[in-house]
Amino acid sequence: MDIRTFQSADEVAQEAANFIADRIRENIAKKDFFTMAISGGRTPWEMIKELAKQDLPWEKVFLFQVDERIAPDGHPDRNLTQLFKSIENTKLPTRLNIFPMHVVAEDLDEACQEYAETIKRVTETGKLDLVHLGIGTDGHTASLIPGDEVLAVQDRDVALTSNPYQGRYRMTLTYPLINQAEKILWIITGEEKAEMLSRLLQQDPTIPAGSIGQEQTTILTEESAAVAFN
Ligand SMILES: O=C1O[C@H](COP(=O)(O)O)[C@@H](O)[C@H](O)[C@H]1O
Repeated sequence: MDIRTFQSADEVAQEAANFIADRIRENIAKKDFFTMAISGGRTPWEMIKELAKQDLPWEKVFLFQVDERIAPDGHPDRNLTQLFKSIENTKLPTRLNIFPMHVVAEDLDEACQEYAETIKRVTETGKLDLVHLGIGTDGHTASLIPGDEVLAVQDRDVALTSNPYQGRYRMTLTYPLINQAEKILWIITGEEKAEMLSRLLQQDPTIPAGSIGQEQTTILTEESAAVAFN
């Protein structure tokens, strides 16, 4: 595992964008395409804005969602709505291949299965080149929520939470798919995340983030979140 600490959240976002851009160039040079999944919440959007400034062969980049709230298209609760906001007025909406989770489907179980099949088809191996993750103050990551049955899913790559979380059911990539990714990139900023960052590093099995593999992992964090291990 590689962990790097920066002075501010802006520096973390810039470094994360550079990290992803390097992986995009590397993979495109090797196999001519790149697949990644991006989390939602609060932290990814500055990183995405920085990434959008880079001159990259976006047509060869395939972007999936790590998780999504079950809510109507365009709703502010949706991670996809925030993603589109962060790339508006850039060349990405027309060039990047974006695969939204189909959370307005009538049959959501079927939508999960279809999303998993699309990931298999596009990646060719079933493994994403990069998964970006964040962590909540309760230790959740993606929509792998403390106490939810979705934590136990081992036979599906995409699943639904069994209960609403912060008012919404969620669709999420599950442990088997996340842990197979070639690279896992955590972005953890804010002093309120310090305790969970420390428990993540100890692979604390009582928080969902503690069961994410660490071998292929890079953590980018800021000083205020890193107090517990510095
Ligand atoms: O609910 C969510 O929260 C986590 C953590 O978000 P952060 O912005 O505080 O890092 C996020 O990773 C997940 O995708 C999102 O749905």
